[in-house]
Amino acid sequence: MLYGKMTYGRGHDDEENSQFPPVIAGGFRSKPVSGEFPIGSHGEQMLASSLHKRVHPYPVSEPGSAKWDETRKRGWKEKMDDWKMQQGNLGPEPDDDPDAVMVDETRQPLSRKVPIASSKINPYRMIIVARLVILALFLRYRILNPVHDAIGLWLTSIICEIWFAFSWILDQFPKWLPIDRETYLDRLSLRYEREGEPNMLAPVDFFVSTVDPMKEPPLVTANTILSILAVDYPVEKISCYLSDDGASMCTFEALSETAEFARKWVPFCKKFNIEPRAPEMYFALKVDYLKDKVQPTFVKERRAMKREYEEFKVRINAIVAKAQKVPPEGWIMQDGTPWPGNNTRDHPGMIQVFLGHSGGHDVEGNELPRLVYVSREKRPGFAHHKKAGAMNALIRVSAVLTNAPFMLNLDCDHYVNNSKAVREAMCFLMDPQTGKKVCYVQFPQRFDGIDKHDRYANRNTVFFDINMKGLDGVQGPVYVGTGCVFRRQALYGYEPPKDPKRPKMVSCDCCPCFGRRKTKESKRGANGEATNLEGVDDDKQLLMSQMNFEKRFGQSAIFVTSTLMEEGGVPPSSSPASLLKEAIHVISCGYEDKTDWGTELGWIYGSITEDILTGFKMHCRGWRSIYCMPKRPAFKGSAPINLSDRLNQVLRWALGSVEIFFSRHSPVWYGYKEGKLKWLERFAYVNTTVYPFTSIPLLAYCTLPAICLLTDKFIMPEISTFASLFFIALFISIFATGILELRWSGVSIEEWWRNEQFWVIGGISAHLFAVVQGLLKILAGIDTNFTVTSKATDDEEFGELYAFKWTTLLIPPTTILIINLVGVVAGVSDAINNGYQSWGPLFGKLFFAFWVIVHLYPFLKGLMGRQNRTPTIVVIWSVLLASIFSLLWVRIDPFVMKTKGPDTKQCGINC
Ligand SMILES: O=c1ccn([C@@H]2O[C@H](COP(=O)(O)OP(=O)(O)O[C@H]3O[C@H](CO)[C@@H](O)[C@H](O)[C@H]3O)[C@@H](O)[C@H]2O)c(=O)[nH]1
Ligand SMILES: [Mn+2]
Repeated sequence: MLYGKMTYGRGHDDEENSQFPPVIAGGFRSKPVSGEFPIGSHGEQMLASSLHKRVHPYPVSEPGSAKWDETRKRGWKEKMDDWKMQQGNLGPEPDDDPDAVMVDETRQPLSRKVPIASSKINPYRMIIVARLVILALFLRYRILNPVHDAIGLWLTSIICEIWFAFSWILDQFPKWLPIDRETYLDRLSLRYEREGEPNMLAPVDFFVSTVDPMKEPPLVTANTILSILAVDYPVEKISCYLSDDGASMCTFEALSETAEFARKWVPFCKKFNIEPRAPEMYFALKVDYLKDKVQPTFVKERRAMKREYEEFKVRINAIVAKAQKVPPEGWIMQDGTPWPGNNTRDHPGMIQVFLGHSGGHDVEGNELPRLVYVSREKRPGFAHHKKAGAMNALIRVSAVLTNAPFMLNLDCDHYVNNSKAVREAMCFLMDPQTGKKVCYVQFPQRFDGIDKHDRYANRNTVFFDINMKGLDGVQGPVYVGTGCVFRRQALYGYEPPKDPKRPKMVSCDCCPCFGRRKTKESKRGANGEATNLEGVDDDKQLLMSQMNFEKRFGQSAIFVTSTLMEEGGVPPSSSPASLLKEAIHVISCGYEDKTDWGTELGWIYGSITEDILTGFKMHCRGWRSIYCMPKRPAFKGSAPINLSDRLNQVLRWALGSVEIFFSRHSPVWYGYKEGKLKWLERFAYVNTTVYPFTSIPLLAYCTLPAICLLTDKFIMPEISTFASLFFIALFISIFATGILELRWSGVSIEEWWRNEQFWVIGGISAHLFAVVQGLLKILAGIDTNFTVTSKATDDEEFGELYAFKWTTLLIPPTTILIINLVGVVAGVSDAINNGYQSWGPLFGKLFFAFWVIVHLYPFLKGLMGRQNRTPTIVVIWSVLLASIFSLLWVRIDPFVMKTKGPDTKQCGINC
């Protein structure tokens, strides 16, 4: 560590930067693209003019925005309308005066909460309460009725049952108040896109992350980028940043091709208003040319575009094919200079801007959104914090170059499926009444290409359609890492404004007036703590706050200044060249040293599920988030559909949760002081961090039926008719909550059942490994720091998890499956030998064993389906473990019998 810091300290970085041009010069392609400019006069000009365009950012002081000052005055009016909306009356409609309709429409709320019908929600709540009571009675009965000849089994089982009850409570209660929402895109447009006035919609910076072009094919990323460039939003308000953590020339060249193809693709999308705007998915659709009146040229142009896309694909594939074998001297760009990212772990920061205002326009001469390639600096010895680090680098680069007040974050495989998605989010974020308190708008993750029966619950609908809707009724959904629109100020660690109804009346048209803003900001402080500087004279105050800001945000004055522009925008005075230089500075790997990045600001470090932590931090500060589910899914991604990839993904999530659980930011103990996290929201966060621990009782519980069958013991004593009522009631209440939950959420029973199954499968494999690995990190971390660090620095998309664990993950479920099958055989043959009287007690145990086997069934299928690929070692280990285990019990069995008395029981297996 020390070595790294000494060698590549800040001083050295500067040298490094002067060695490599801050911007990758164009011209490495034989065919120059107009959007790709060499640094120099043309490039400067391009950036300059396009940046100047954005000096008047969103609604501050534009001519039309006088309405912002007005908002306060007409607050009562909106409240009235709100109230009317809630009465189910969709606003006033005096059809005698069309102008009046217009005016009223612009004042209507942009969205509405749609409560779930009480006929659906009330029975659901009643059953939850009933289940709680029944559970208490059940546990009381279980505790008061020990099994004397099998105390161990009984004790294990009730400990498990108590834990399950506890985790059920954590999972259930945040779903007490689920809500739906409705947006009004037409009102958004009426309010912010008035004819004859400048468009007042807020600019949005898109962030896309990619790391490994072999695992994340450039064609997939290209489709994502194309779908972003074609969104239905004013082009000059859109910028797209691609973070390439792999520093791969392949990704870079593919992006350059993508920018070129976008010039044809984007106008095509907009002309025919097609969906989705990712070409691969679009051309995979069957089009009914007779449906709706399509323009006469459509068929012809579609066919031509399809051919263009195919040619584009060929070019991308050629780039990928070329990238398979690294030449010994490393990659050389087409201008003959070596690619700066040849060493992926030791390279300077790289930025290239494509398209944009004075870059290449589309084939019809219209402007295209700006597209920026970013690869942050990497040096050995620096922790770069995987995706969270990449996102924080993008926050800063985008702040320097475009500084949109909102940003939309997508994984490279998640394309825009609904071109109006950004508008949907703006219905919440730009709502003059409540918008200012919203830190982000999360969209559900939806997926393409999942098998029909969704064998491994990849769709996660139970989470996305039940849990997240529940949280939306509390303090908002958790952030899930993709498909989320953030308010930039919320990521800067600020608290939400106290009074949401008062519009900010700050105007900041030009850079030099920052002093005024600083005075204002310093009173709030980046953590929201009131630093009362009323008496201090302005200059001193400015200086103090500046120092404060630099400590917080790092040493870039331009970046720090940009954070003060609540409505976004870039100062007009600075030259584009200096901005690009600054952009390179803010992605240097030492930039975050001794700042609040990753601890208080931006994406939060410390867990491989950075998403949960990042959202949690904001909720603790009192922000609320919004769950937005447009009818046409906003974004769609891909999911791992094979068993081991899926288990590895679940392992990573669970390990991330365990990391959070043991960290400073554990929801169990963090954030009480502020008192701004609602307690049900905290429940949900605690649930997301403790669920991996459920794997331990789950493993025990899945082993119990086998043990019971092999030893002829049971976890409960002979049961009376009265006591059996507890069981039946519990069973019914569990079933009923499930059914009623499906009823209000619209999730299908199959999806629910898949989720149950995968809960067991993931639980006894991935979650279990996550707990063990997490504990190892915590406990052994101190002694073997070096080893842990060197593994962690290799973060090729969490490579260490992918490569090493995939075989071992399969062992516990396979073992459990086999011992339960053996148990069933043993139990049945035992009963056959002993005659009919032993069938009664056997029934309970068999039922219990079947419960396990049925849950593991998809796992068994996965194992069978991949028989040729199931490594022999897994089979051998599982058979070995299972037989050792069974033998052990068979051995112990006679010993146990002796103590029991004269009842000489035959062993079912080998006697
Ligand atoms: O060093 C890294 C590692 C990963 N990534 C990116 O992170 C994203 C997520 O990786 P993926 O392997 O697709 O993980 P998933 O499990 O599918 O992702 C879910 O879970 C992650 C948390 O574990 C979140 O970060 C993701 O947004 C969320 O979609 C991808 O875009 C990667 O390119 C980086 O940018 N840098
Ligand atoms: Mn993914």
